[in-house]
Amino acid sequence: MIEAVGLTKRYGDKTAVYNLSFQVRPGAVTGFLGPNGSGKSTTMRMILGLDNPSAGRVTIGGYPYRKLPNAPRQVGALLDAKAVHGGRSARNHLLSLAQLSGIPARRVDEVLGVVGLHDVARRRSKGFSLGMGQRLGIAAALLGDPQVLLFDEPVNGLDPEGILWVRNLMKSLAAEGRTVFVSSHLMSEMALTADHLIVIGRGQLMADMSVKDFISANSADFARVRTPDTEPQQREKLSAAITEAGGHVLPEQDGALRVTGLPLPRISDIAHDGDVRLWELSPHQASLEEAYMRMTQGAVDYRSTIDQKEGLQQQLPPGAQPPMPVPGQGQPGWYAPPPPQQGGQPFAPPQSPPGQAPAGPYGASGVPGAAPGAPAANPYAQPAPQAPQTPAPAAPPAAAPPAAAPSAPAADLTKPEDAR
Ligand SMILES: Nc1ncnc2c1ncn2[C@@H]1O[C@H](COP(=O)(O)OP(=O)(O)OP(=O)(O)O)[C@@H](O)[C@H]1O
Repeated sequence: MIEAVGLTKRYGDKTAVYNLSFQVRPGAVTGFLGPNGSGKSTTMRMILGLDNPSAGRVTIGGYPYRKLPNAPRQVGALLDAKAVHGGRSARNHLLSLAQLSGIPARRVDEVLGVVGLHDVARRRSKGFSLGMGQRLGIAAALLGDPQVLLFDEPVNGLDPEGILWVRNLMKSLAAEGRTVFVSSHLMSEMALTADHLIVIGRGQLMADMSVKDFISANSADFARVRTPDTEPQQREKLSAAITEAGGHVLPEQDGALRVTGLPLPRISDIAHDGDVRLWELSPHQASLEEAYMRMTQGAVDYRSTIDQKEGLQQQLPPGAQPPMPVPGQGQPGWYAPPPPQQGGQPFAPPQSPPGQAPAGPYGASGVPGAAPGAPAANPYAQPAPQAPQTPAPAAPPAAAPPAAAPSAPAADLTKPEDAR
């Protein structure tokens, strides 16, 4: 587990991180989100002992990184994929990291296979694409078979197949009981990958909750209602009736109505009572991106003067406040379905397919959503055909086989080999 208590970092007058307290628990993927310059990299650097806190502390398994016994084998990280000696081959780069930590050479070949770089293992990394560099950085992070993994923007530069692979890798690692802390600006990806979120803005903690609770707390669900396009008077009539019943109506660009404040069955009844035909009556749940934009809009430092995120933010009706989440239960939404005994659930949440991959080499029971028939010897190398929507189940921590290396932060890899 990673634990930060009152973590603060100042660079001269600039306070990059202020009074951050959070825990990153094993058995889950924890997403680390925040606008540009909010302090994510600074926090990760302090976790890895690359920067000293100005105040507070951060520990891994109870120890500051620098006091961790055999730290490189307990913690792996990808901070900057470009921090590689470009004149070395991928294999030699990993071999040098392995040697620093007493990791056997065969582990290098294993991780090259895991990240899909075995065919280019003897090529100099300076010729690598952005995505190949990311894969090499991930290989370095995995080298020590660590229980705690930090990834700063791991999908940066990866193609869709690579993104899917990283998603499944993160979930697999967490399912094996490891602590996985990953920063990303890709909200759609985080929605699929993370179980839990820590969100910071201008160096301060803004949220520490499950993805589900985060979306619920920072958005308002709404209903989309559509009347026949050919009869605009029906739309007007329905709009007036909904408003009179206490609902809030906003026009959508395509002619539909966005309704908040009333449950779907009530909207249906109002339409029926007014003799208004409906072409559509559908629930809409906000995306993580919408919720994130809503929460962080006041904490963004760098913003285009011509793009004020119009259209990306879900507007609340005048005077309305987003509903508060129920701790541990998420948010019921503004149009709660009736209980089953009163007519069943009008809109069931999508169910994810119950795919289970074979057991992994580190003792995981299976990777939800991983490809059926994926080779058991290497669960990370095979992208799954579909994206699992449900959080990976936590597995008991696997015994950590001794192996592996610190990842990039252990050595200054930006310097030529001779200079180190
Ligand atoms: N070595 C440094 N000296 C001075 N200021 C720094 C230093 N490192 C970071 N900062 C400042 O601290 C703040 C936080 O930077 P940091 O890189 O941690 O943000 P971030 O959330 O990782 O940003 P991004 O999403 O753009 O990567 C920024 O204002 C940055 O300019």
